Amino acid sequence: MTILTKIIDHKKTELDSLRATEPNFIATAKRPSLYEQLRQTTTVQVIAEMKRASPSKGDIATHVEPVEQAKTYAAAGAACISVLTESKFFKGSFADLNAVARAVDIPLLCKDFIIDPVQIDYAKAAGASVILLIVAALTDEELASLYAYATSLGLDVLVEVHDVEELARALKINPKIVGVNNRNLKTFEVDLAQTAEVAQHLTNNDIVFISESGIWGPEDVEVVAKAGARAVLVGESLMRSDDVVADLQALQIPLTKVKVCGLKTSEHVEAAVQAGADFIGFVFAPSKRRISVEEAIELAKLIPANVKKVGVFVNEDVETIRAIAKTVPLDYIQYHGDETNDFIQQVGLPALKAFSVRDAEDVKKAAAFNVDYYLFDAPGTDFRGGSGHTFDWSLVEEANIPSSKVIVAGGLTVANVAEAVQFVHPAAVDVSSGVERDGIKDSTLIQAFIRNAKGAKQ
Ligand SMILES: O=P(O)(O)OC[C@@H](O)[C@@H](O)c1c[nH]c2ccccc12
Repeated sequence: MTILTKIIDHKKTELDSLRATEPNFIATAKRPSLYEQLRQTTTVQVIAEMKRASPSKGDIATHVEPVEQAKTYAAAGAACISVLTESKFFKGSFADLNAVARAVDIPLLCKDFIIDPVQIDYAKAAGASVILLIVAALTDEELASLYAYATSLGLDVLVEVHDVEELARALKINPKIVGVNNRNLKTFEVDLAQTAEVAQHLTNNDIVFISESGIWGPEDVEVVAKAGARAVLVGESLMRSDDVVADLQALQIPLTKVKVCGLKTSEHVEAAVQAGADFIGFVFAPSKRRISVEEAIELAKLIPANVKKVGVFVNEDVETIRAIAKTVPLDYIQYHGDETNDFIQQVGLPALKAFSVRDAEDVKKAAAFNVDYYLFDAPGTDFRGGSGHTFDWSLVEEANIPSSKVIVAGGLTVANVAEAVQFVHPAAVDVSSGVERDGIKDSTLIQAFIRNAKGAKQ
């Protein structure tokens, strides 16, 4: 008998007593949606788990106090806290869940082997906003009906699969959040490659995709982020950690950033911020996307500090650049003309330098500059005309610039941005005409572009 069967058999013996008593917990306030939170992320997010013990590892950290641990997780930036409520094999309880629910207000996952609606009632009453449904533990019919029941109560559902066959079963219920458990619940074998294997078959960008189990450090996160995971579910390594805050923060590695350029209206600025843009570009050079300093000042007020404001200039003079940067205010200057490195150093502000790429000689010009980001663009794009063409991405390599400083621009669209990310592995991608319809920015396209860029396998 596999361990999963053993756990499920034991679960069945507990259902009667759950049904016999009404759940009796202290109610807690509504939590933000995990799904929406994960869709807007700029770093890989962490679902941090309270896990005292497990059938594969035995006791992990029986002394850890759930409320203190949960508060530490939340303070370190966890997107969600997972509390194991299974008692016999994992030494958890609904009481743990409710205690944590009362202490933190972020999304909360009830981690259990759910086979019956009564468990969902308990999870909800104890304060969970997300439940786990394990495909391996359920028939198609059970999965569909438990999913429907949980969503009818307003809960998010993490649908857990281990392999491609289970994914095919999961997709039938149109899940919004899918987790790939790197641990095989039948053999306990853990293999991070499972995430990439399953990810290849996950093509719907509306699904948020999480990698679960066996994550010990940022190198592991990198492996699964490259496969497209937006979040990781981590238990044991955080439970055993001597420095939970530092270890949890180290897991939150950055995802491909997105710069949306040439925004002129509050509607589009808000759409970009909402969708998770990392940079917003204002064009101060002659262009149909040019805005006045006064307009930029107003738009800047809508942009939170974590989203960086970039001013785009072409052969402007030092004093004008400095003055505009100060009044808007701008976080970065993008030099899109024939500025020299000396000129950029003279301005002395955080900088992006754009290079129009026709051939290897063009990218090699980057070596003469010392800037924060090197933006490689197709000739004749953006305010210089909008060719809509991409350049030969294979040339970027010849620039010999660390990928953490590379931005790819030029002809990127909802349809090709994922390919650009996979090919170049840039720090960021830049888009302007690619999110316009008939020359005007389109909020739906902005959203789709950002989702595809961040969801792309690096
Ligand atoms: O402790 P780890 O290897 O970081 O794993 C955490 C979490 O993924 C794991 O506890 C888990 C994933 N799916 C489950 C289903 C039931 C019980 C436990 C789990």
